[in-house]
Amino acid sequence: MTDVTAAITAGGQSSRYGGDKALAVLGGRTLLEHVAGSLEACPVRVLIAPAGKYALPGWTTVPDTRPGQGPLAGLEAALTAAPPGWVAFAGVDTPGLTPVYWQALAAARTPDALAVVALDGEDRPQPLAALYHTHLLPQISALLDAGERRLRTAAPPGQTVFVPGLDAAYFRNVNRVGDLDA
Ligand SMILES: Nc1nc2c(ncn2[C@@H]2O[C@H](COP(=O)(O)OP(=O)(O)OP(=O)(O)O)[C@@H](O)[C@H]2O)c(=O)[nH]1
Ligand SMILES: [Mg+2]
Repeated sequence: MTDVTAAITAGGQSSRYGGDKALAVLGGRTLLEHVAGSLEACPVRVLIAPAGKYALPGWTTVPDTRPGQGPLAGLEAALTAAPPGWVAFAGVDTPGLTPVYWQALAAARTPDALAVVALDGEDRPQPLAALYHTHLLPQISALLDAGERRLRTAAPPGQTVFVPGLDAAYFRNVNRVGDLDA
């Protein structure tokens, strides 16, 4: 993972959670710290968030290029801030991610790929815990300019490697308070 830049997108409103879910505590650590811990091996680590909102040692906070426009815009900010190459892109609300998860995605890269996306147990792509190449930046900006906001459009079908078979625990997603107990 030393050739991958870590990026956590943390510019959401947590409206379903009803409080900042990045700071929700699970097993003694915040959800943000859980995700950050999975990416500690990455030499460059960026947190897409408003300046001063979070203190995460070792991470550089970068503001959104298009505040409030969702995680696809967060990915644009991440790819803009990252050095050329691969970016491990995650939200704040997937505390089951681990270094092994990211290593599995990194190992699946091919020379022609621009994205690596895991499939969950029901074969659904998981674009919020995926690898994206900085070469995608122009097309992602074009999508946003055209009004697109769905993160799943970021991975181009012909240049995306899909990774099946990963443990369902990696995909645990916290959107509501009750999801913490699951
Ligand atoms: N940088 C950035 N990240 C975002 C933005 N909107 C959502 N996210 C992040 O995307 C991830 C998943 O988003 P959601 O689960 O929809 O989070 P949310 O929008 O905060 O929550 P809801 O308001 O309940 O939908 C979380 O890490 C959010 O912080 C945004 O506008 N900018
Ligand atoms: Mg949302």
